[in-house]
Amino acid sequence: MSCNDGEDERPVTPLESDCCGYGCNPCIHDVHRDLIDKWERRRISKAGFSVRKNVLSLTKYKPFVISELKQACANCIFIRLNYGGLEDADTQLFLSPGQHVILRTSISSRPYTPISWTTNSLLLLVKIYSNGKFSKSLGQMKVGEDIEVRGPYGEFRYQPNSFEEILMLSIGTGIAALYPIAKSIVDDELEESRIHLICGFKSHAHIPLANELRDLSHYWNFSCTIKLSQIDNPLKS
Ligand SMILES: Cc1cc2nc3c(=O)[nH]c(=O)nc-3n(C[C@H](O)[C@H](O)[C@H](O)COP(=O)(O)OP(=O)(O)OC[C@H]3O[C@@H](n4cnc5c(N)ncnc54)[C@H](O)[C@@H]3O)c2cc1C
Repeated sequence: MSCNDGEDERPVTPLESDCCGYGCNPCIHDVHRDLIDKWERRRISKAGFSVRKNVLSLTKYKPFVISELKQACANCIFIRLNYGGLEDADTQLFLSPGQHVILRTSISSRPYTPISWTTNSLLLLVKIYSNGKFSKSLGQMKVGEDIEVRGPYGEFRYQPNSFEEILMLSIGTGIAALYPIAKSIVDDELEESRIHLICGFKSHAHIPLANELRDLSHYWNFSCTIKLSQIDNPLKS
């Protein structure tokens, strides 16, 4: 078993003021209750527990800085966030493919699923809604600006070689959750599972991970079908 939140001390109870009041799901108080349950169970069993220190915290927002912003397709951007706190040799960023984090700015907070990460950075694929409170404000941010991050959340854990065939279905930015899972499977030389991804987008111009999907398609165990709901207007492109 591993703990995502540092030392195995009793998880510190968040202050009332730690809740931002934006209605985050999970709220910091729900996360704390869950951590206490797990901590109590570990204390009782006192077995098989190993501690790993993560840059990310389930209960505290950590400082990150935008290091790169890039257009991903017609309505999506890539945002790379670098950890802006003090580097510690015992600490590094980790999460499981498909897990999400919560981003917070002065505007609000929202969950996003990193498509890839390093030991101190996260790469996110964000759809910009022209009338969306948070995503629109993210689209207006600049390299060097601060964003707070907490997580990672999501109980899904892929067990290697648990299926012969895996069918993945996504629409739009739903691919953000599936891409890292598919990538982790094809990168594992011991994997014998075959993946078929069927993903839907509005048009060619709205396919955000076209190069990445092409790269995955070179692996023996990955194939992909892309469905478009509209034909691009050749006069516009
Ligand atoms: C676990 C999880 C992971 C996610 N991962 C990603 C990801 O990797 N990438 C990504 O792009 N998104 C992701 N999302 C979605 C993301 O969290 C936001 O919901 C999304 O960015 C929209 O937020 P927003 O503030 O821009 O839009 P909002 O302001 O929340 O609005 C969203 C849409 O709803 C409409 N709307 C808002 N209020 C109303 C209303 N009262 N009546 C009618 N319509 C309304 C808006 O016009 C807009 O079209 C994820 C969500 C979850 C739950």
